[in-house]
Amino acid sequence: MAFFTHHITRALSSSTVRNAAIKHVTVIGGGLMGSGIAQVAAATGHSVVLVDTSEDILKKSTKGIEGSLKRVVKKKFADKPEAGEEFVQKVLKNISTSTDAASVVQGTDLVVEAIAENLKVKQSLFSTLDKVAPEHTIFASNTSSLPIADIAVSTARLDRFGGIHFFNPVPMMKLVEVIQAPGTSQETFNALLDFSKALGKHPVSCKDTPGFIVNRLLVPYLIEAVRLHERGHGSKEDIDVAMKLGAGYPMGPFELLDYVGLDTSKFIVDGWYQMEPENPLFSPSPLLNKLVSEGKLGKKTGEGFYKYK
Ligand SMILES: C[C@H](O)CC(=O)SCCNC(=O)CCNC(=O)[C@H](O)C(C)(C)COP(=O)(O)OP(=O)(O)OC[C@H]1O[C@@H](n2cnc3c(N)ncnc32)[C@H](O)[C@@H]1OP(=O)(O)O
Ligand SMILES: NC(=O)c1ccc[n+]([C@@H]2O[C@H](COP(=O)([O-])OP(=O)(O)OC[C@H]3O[C@@H](n4cnc5c(N)ncnc54)[C@H](O)[C@@H]3O)[C@@H](O)[C@H]2O)c1
Repeated sequence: MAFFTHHITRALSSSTVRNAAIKHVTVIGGGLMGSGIAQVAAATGHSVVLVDTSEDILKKSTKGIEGSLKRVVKKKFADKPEAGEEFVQKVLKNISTSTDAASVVQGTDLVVEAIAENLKVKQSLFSTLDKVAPEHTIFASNTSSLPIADIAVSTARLDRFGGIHFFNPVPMMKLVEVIQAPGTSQETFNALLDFSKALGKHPVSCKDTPGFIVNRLLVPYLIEAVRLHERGHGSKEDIDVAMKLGAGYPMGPFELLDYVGLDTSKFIVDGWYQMEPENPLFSPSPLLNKLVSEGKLGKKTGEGFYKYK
């Protein structure tokens, strides 16, 4: 009986420790994804530090989070606007901001990285943080397309490094892909699954393969739509309408590319082209490249395939 009780107590306390472990979260990158991740983590009672490179960007992130929270409460607290406003303020109080990641990771249980889709930049960030973060801190990347193992090698905590891939817009999209790289311990993987559930998301397990599940299927479709248009086989508008009305997608491929960001989309395709240059699905698109070179990055800059101003 004592043995049984001991084991039950240990099992309970280890799961309590694991759940308690992810309470303080540092989100690096306050763009489209980082803002959304910070928002849902704060809304589910986590204390969050959101990090970006300048105060101006962080101000914009906070304003975006507030706007998104207001959209959420308009539905959730439709009959009780005061309770809705109280909720917005409570969630915002759970978020602080910083421009110095190294100085804020001291007390964090989980670092979620959502900076640009560039391997060297991600490696450099994690390598710096690895030297200052506590032993128990889990590192996770929200990368869309890069192998988690390639990012993790920049640290000495391969067992406490995994992938946590959210979808845009984070407050609305229920899915999270949790990635177990070869070095990721089962404990870390479980902690990331538990954390995703604590955010109210539905996690799926993914192997560490390029694009995991969703992007490996979605990105070739998006780029094929651009190529179809480049060949003169359909206007952007007709292709978008066709995929919405004919395939039931909530957005057409050009609308979705603008929503994701054309820079991010280009980073993904270019990276895969370098890995597999013989695969025609990954070959570069002149039109996508042209828009990115002109700074037309989609909805976030006011223009991409379409204009938003
Ligand atoms: C590339 C990466 O690695 C992976 C990815 O992320 S791939 C991209 C995955 N995402 C998708 O495929 C998104 C596809 N689009 C959609 O699902 C839907 O169009 C959508 C959920 C974004 C918006 O829904 P839709 O009905 O089309 O439009 P819209 O009328 O603007 O929104 C409906 C409601 O959703 C909610 N909503 C939408 N965006 C929101 C946000 N950012 N924050 C909070 N609430 C939001 C609001 O309640 C909104 O109502 P409101 O306008 O009165 O505030
Ligand atoms: N856009 C999407 O739909 C989507 C979906 C899932 C995953 N992702 C992935 O999430 C990551 C971020 O994408 P995003 O769309 O949010 O990009 P974004 O361009 O909207 O935001 C990136 C932010 O990171 C900041 N940043 C860059 N380097 C930094 C550094 N060293 N330290 C702190 N902040 C830094 C930038 O100032 C910017 O605000 C990428 O890896 C992307 O592939 C994107």
